[in-house]
Amino acid sequence: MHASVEQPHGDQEAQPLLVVRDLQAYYRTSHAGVRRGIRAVDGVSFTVRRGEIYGLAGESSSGKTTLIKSIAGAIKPPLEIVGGSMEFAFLSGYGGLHRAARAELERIRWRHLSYIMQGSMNVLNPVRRVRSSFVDFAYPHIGGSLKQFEQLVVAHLARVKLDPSVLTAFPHELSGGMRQRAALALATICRPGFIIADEPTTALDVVVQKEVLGMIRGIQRETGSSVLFVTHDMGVHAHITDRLAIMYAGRLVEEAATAEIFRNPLHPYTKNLISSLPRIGEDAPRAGLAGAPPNLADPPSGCRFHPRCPLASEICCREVPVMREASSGHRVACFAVNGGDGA
Ligand SMILES: Nc1ncnc2c1ncn2[C@@H]1O[C@H](COP(=O)(O)OP(=O)(O)OP(=O)(O)O)[C@@H](O)[C@H]1O
Repeated sequence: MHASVEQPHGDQEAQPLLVVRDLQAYYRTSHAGVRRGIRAVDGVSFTVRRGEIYGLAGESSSGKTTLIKSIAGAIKPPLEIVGGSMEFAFLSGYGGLHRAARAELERIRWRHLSYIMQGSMNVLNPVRRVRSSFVDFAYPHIGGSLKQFEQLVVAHLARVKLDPSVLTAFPHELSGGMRQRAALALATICRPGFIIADEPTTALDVVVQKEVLGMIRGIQRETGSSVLFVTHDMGVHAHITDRLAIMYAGRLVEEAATAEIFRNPLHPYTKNLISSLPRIGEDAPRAGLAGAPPNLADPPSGCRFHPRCPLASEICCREVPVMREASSGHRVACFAVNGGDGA
């Protein structure tokens, strides 16, 4: 197969940066001779536009990590891509990074696609000084003399309010917030078109979290990158994302502009997520949803939310609701909202 790495230009500006179509990613496991498929991502479709922060929310085990592993091409057994495609504007023709050759991936990573993860130790090599991570990952893409490169790194570190001295430090010598800012600088120095942010501020205290979110937003605006921002924390989504998708048990149930989701949630699951957020001045915790998320090795028939849904009717047990536009730019997969057969 032949694919090409493309630079955004001219009429490509209007194109989406990532189109995910009907993605199915399953874990194939075998226990005591019994083979099972855990349907962690099952029929997910969405588009990330150029220059937006697209949020993905959902409780633990809803499939968020599996979805970003699939998009990043980080597929290892027992995870398998069973169906669908993930098309990046900068790599056309493959249907997913998992199909790209190693050399192609090396050219793409950091330059076109980078990551900010929870606990930046994953990215910053713990046994080498911070400078080495910049030289290893970013220098091959930026080139020039090492002196010029270091000047660029120092200028970029200043954007995230870090002193050049962090370059000579080992990651463990930095505070959690400093490490996460160094990881942010590393992820953005090559001005990649696409950044995957996976719970990047979850381990930080509230003040540092706000500061790092502000920096992510500031650099993203400056570089025009698209960000896929994954967290279970709805407060963080409210703070930083432009559009937001809600995931439940391996499927998307709702997607809209973030402000619209908070103002006018339509899916019963989203309504519950939002109504259970703590409000300023309230002492008592709000009631959560009864029941537990389903076992994805044997998910419920029809709508996977139906066993917990206050609005469930007979059709919800039988048929899978598809994502439909309820109003402009607001998609929801629910028979109670879309009516009848979900059409
Ligand atoms: N290596 C694995 N082998 C088998 N099943 C797995 C594996 N990793 C994840 N799963 C299962 O896949 C489903 C989705 O998990 P995933 O980690 O993608 O969810 P998540 O939304 O990212 O959760 P969290 O927020 O807790 O990380 C879960 O049922 C989980 O148990």
